Amino acid sequence: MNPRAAPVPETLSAQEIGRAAVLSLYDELALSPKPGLVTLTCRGSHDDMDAKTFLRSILALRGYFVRIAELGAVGAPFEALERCGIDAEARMLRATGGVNTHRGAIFMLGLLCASAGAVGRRVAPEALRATLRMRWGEALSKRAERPSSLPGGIAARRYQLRSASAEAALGFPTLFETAAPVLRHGLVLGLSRTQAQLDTLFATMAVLDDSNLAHRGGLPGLRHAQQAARAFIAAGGAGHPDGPAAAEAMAQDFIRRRLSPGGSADTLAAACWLQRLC
Ligand SMILES: CC(C)(COP(=O)(O)OP(=O)(O)OC[C@H]1O[C@@H](n2cnc3c(N)ncnc32)[C@H](O[C@H]2O[C@H](COP(=O)(O)OP(=O)(O)OP(=O)(O)O)[C@@H](O)[C@H]2O)[C@@H]1O)[C@@H](O)C(=O)NCCC(=O)NCCS
Ligand SMILES: Nc1ncnc2[nH]cnc12
Repeated sequence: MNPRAAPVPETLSAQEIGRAAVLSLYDELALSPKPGLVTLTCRGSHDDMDAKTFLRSILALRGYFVRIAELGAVGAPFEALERCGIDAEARMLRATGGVNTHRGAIFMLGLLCASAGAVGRRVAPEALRATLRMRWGEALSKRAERPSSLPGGIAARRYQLRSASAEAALGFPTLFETAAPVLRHGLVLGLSRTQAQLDTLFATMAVLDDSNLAHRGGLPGLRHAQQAARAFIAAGGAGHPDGPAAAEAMAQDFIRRRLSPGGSADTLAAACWLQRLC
C-alpha cells in the first residue's frame, strides 16, 4: 500500500452510533449545576420528573438509536425514520409514566444517528450535516410547516420562533455552528469536560429559540434566559473563578422563574455525541 495514501476513515457501526447517543444523554443529565434542568441530584424547575425518570427514559431508548442508525444505513425514507421515532416516543412515555423527558432528543439525536448510519464511517461534523440535509432536508422542511400540537411547537408558532422541526430543516445550525465548536474549543483550551459542557450549554441557550423556555415563560422568559446565558459567557464562563457560583445562582434563578431550557439540553447532548464520533 502507498505509505503516503490518506488514511481510510474508520467505519462506524450502528451499535457504536447508538451507544454514543445513550452516553451523551447521560452526559447531559449528569452535568451540574444546570439552569432549571434536571440533574442527578436536583429536579430543577420540574415537579413531574427527576433523575430516575431520565435514567429510565435513557435505558428505554437504547435500542432506538441503534435501529434508526440502521435505517439510515439502508437509505430509509423520512417516513420510516418518523415511524421509528414515534415508536420510541411511546416507549419513552411507557418508561416514564407518561412524562415527556426526551421527545426533542429522540427527534434530534435520531436524525443525527440516521445520518451517521448513512455515512457509515467517522467524518467531519459538516459532512454529517450535509448528509442530513441532502437525504431528509426537503421532508423536514415540509414537516416544519405542519402545525404542531406540542406545547413547544405551539409556543414557537405563537412567538414566531424557530421550532425544533425548523431547526432540523436547516441542518441544526445552532448545533453545528455554536454548540459543537464551543465544546471542541473548550476542550482544546484545556477546560475540564464539565466546564466545556457548561460553556456549551450556556452558549447554546444564548442563541437558540428554545421553545420550552417560550412555552414556560413566554417571550420574556426566553429573552431572560438568553440574556443571562450571554452574561455568563461574557463574564468568562465556567473556567472563570466565579463561574461555578454564577452557574449555581442562575440555577436558582431559573427554578424561581420555573424556566427550563429543554431544547438547549438536547443540543448539548447532541454536541457531546458529535464530540464522541467525529
Ligand atoms: C418534530 C418534533 C420535535 C415536534 O415538532 P416541533 O417543531 O413542534 O418541536 P418543538 O415543540 O419546538 O420542540 C420539541 C422538543 O424539542 C426540544 N426543543 C425545543 N426547542 C428546540 C429547538 N429550538 N431546537 C431543537 N430542539 C428543541 C424540546 O425537547 C426537550 O424538552 C422537553 C422537556 O422539557 P419540558 O419543559 O418538560 O417540556 P414539556 O414536558 O412539554 O413541558 P411541561 O409539561 O413540563 O410544562 C423534552 O421533550 C426534551 O427533549 C422540545 O420539547 C417531534 O416531537 C416529532 O414530531 N416527533 C415524532 C417524529 C420523530 O421523533 N422522528 C425522529 C426521526 S425523524
Ligand atoms: N436534564 C433535563 N431537564 C429537563 N428537561 C430536559 N430535556 C432534556 N434534558 C433535560
